[in-house]
Amino acid sequence: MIGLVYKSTGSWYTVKTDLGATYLCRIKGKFRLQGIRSTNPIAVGDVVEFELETKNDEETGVIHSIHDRKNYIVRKSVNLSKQTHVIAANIDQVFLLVTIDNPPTFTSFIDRFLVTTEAYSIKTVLLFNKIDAYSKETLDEVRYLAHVYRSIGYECIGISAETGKNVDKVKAMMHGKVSMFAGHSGVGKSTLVNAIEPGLDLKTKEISVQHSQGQHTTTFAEMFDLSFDAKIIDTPGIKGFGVVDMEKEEISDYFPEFFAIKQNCKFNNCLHIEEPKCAIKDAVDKDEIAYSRYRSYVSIIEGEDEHYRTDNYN
Ligand SMILES: Nc1nc2c(ncn2[C@@H]2O[C@H](COP(=O)(O)OP(=O)(O)OP(=O)(O)O)[C@@H](O)[C@H]2O)c(=O)[nH]1
Ligand SMILES: [Zn+2]
Repeated sequence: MIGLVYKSTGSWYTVKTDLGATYLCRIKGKFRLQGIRSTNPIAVGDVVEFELETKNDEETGVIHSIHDRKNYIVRKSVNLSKQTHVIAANIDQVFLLVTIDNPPTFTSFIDRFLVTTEAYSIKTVLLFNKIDAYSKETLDEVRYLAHVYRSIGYECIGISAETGKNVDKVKAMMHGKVSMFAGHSGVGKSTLVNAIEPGLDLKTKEISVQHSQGQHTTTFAEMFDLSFDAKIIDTPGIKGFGVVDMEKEEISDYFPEFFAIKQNCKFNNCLHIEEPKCAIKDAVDKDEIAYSRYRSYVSIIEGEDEHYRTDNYN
């Protein structure tokens, strides 16, 4: 049988088949996942093959294989083993909620987030929320940012989770897909999910990972079926997308608008910082690349804003 993993609680997995039957499954014996050093071989969103077995009148499943993932997101283990924990797999899209104020979302945060989702190969849509509450000047800022990110290729929608403005557009984009929602605390994730599917109570509330010593909180991602053929993966207590380990040389690969331009740099190993005849710096001077994007790029290269890695990903 083939099914989709909806929930994982350590040793047991909730797996649902195409026909909608749900089984509790476990993993048979030693189960290795090629190429991934992770503490958990199977995660929410995985497609698995399993066989049923009956013990004491109870029917459970035994997972014997896992289908290739199109993508997955990880979290570094808290311990020092450097092992990663796969939070979820096969995510079709992530909606990043952005607010201009209350709370502010800085472009440095947006850009770091996008670098991560680019590295993970996950499509990202920017939702500018709370447009009902903005002044004319703030709306201009939304328009400017939407213009910047659209010109790179990211879809942008101005929404109001509170009044319902453009929530239908978000729903239409979710149809037939597995989606996640991300953004700073207070941007309106719960309000939006509630507007999309009233009654679905996600635990999107942020729980600090830096819990006090000895205290052991374990939280698990979970997938939910919505009423209109859409799925949401909820990751309670996980600050979403930790930054992937990257070499300096590869960071520009995750700035899509740099791609065609950087071919014209004098040095093919140009980092676009101090090098002469750098096509990227020229493009910034000519406003062909947004200065805010270049500034984010430089700060990632220079390893600044380290706190974004731990504090601001949620
Ligand atoms: N004016 C306005 N307020 C909104 C909108 N969406 C959310 N809010 C308000 O913003 C506050 C935070 O919303 P939440 O939905 O709790 O935000 P969250 O992202 O889920 O926050 P965490 O659970 O802390 O991660 C609440 O007071 C909401 O009523 C909106 O579109 N317009
Ligand atoms: Zn260059």
